[in-house]
Amino acid sequence: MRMLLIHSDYLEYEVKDKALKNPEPISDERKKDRLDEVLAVFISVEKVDESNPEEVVEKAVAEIEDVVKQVKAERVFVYPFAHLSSELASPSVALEILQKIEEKLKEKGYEVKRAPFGYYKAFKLSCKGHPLAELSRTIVPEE
Ligand SMILES: Nc1ncnc2c1ncn2[C@@H]1O[C@H](COS(=O)(=O)NC(=O)[C@@H](N)CO)[C@@H](O)[C@H]1O
Repeated sequence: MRMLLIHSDYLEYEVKDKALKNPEPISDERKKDRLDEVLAVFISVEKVDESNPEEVVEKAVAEIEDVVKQVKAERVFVYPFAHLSSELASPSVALEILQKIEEKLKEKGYEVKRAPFGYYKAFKLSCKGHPLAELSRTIVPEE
């Protein structure tokens, strides 16, 4: 799994077209959304993650929580992003992993949103620009 973490004044998106034949079904309110004072986490789920999704979810949540605490972010935006890797996991596994990451972060008490999966989306992001505002993480399951 590859993650790009951007501490932002805001992230907003608007769904455009389907990028997959069967994208995630979404309600009208999820067609456009925004969070302010947010840690935006762009995630590419990779083929290698399919061998142990549970472990990858756990490691991703731990990394995200670590950065949230370091930058003192108030909320998290989980954003499916297929452009951080050339070895993508299947859409079904990727969606499941992203949903689990969202779920676990909520269980820990964070305010979390997840951008819709399988759509082309317009988005606006305002990076804060401090030294820890742009970070990346690579997560792999143990052999
Ligand atoms: N492994 C993945 N990790 C994260 N997001 C993914 C993944 N696979 C698919 N997606 C989601 O599905 C959308 C389309 O995925 S894509 O790989 O970019 N494109 C396609 O699969 C098709 N357009 C054929 O190329 C992405 O924008 C993202 O929302």
